[in-house]
Amino acid sequence: MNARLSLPAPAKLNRMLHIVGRRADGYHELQTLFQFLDHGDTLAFAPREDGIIRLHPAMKGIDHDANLIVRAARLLQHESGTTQGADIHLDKRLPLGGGLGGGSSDAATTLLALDRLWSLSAGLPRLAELGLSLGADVPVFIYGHSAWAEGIGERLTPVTLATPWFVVIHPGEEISTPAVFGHPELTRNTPPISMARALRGEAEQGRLWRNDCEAAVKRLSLKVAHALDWLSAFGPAMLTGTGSCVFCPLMSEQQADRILRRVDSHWHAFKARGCNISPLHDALDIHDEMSVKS
Ligand SMILES: C[C@](O)(CO)[C@H](O)COP(=O)(O)OP(=O)(O)OC[C@H]1O[C@@H](n2ccc(N)nc2=O)[C@H](O)[C@@H]1O
Ligand SMILES: Nc1ncnc2c1ncn2[C@@H]1O[C@H](COP(=O)(O)OP(=O)(O)OP(=O)(O)O)[C@@H](O)[C@H]1O
Repeated sequence: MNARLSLPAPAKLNRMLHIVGRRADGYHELQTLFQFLDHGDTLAFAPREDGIIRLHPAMKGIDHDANLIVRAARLLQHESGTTQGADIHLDKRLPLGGGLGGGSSDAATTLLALDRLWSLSAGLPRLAELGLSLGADVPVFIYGHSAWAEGIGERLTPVTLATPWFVVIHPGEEISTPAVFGHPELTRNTPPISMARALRGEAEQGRLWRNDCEAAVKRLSLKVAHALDWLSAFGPAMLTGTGSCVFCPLMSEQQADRILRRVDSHWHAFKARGCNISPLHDALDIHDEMSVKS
């Protein structure tokens, strides 16, 4: 393919995640801190004159038309009325159902890339609004800044977090987000806290920053429970999103390397650096537009 624009679709971590309630439509109200990693998928885009959206290679187990990349592209076509199409190449590195937001990040990269390639200039707030209809995590990838998020993840306030190295382990299991949110033992009534308190990392039940999904996910998956136990020996290991990936912040890259050398060969693990500006925004040279969100 004659690729015209090659862009990253980074992973995210939920550095903490509280479930503070449930909306009338069944969706859970969250408070979470999002941070990006300098590790993720890569997408390449080339415009087509015939309006066709073509994604390759195909992703195993996901129909072409159901892929969030194709859905994002078609949504933008529909909303803008453009007659242009695109060839999209996906280099998939992020595990599915891993809590790293891979599908949402692919969708956000597609919206920003095609907005540029098709010369639409829709603006970040409009793209985030479109993205939200595809998934709760898409807006934070559109705005591209570490953020405190409330609601179902769409009410975002940019924040600056420390940027440690991380080891991330995928314990070889896909966790279904609906299964976690439907679990009878899920904590759904954590009292809301202020953003300032969350940023101070105030101890909650003796632990700094926790994920309310953890207990339910450990029930659903012994593999996740084992990975969490193992990684906890090296620092404050946590689950991201609804799992299945677990991560541990570290002081240095060398420390991450030492842990990676000891990781069970059955697990897929990687190291990455946390970042406050998404690698996607760095690549597109977008600066500080989060403050203009509606
Ligand atoms: C947990 C997070 O990863 C935090 O970053 C996200 O909020 C998950 O968002 P997501 O993957 O985009 O989730 P979706 O695919 O939209 O939701 C799948 C299903 O999980 C449940 N769900 C999801 C998000 C949410 N805040 N409350 C829910 O109850 C709903 O039943 C929904 O139908
Ligand atoms: N391009 C895509 N990449 C990944 N998943 C996709 C894609 N398109 C559709 N999907 C579907 O979306 C589901 C969720 O994918 P994703 O990788 O975002 O999960 P996740 O990392 O658990 O995200 P979250 O943190 O939002 O729960 C997948 O299980 C898959 O069925």
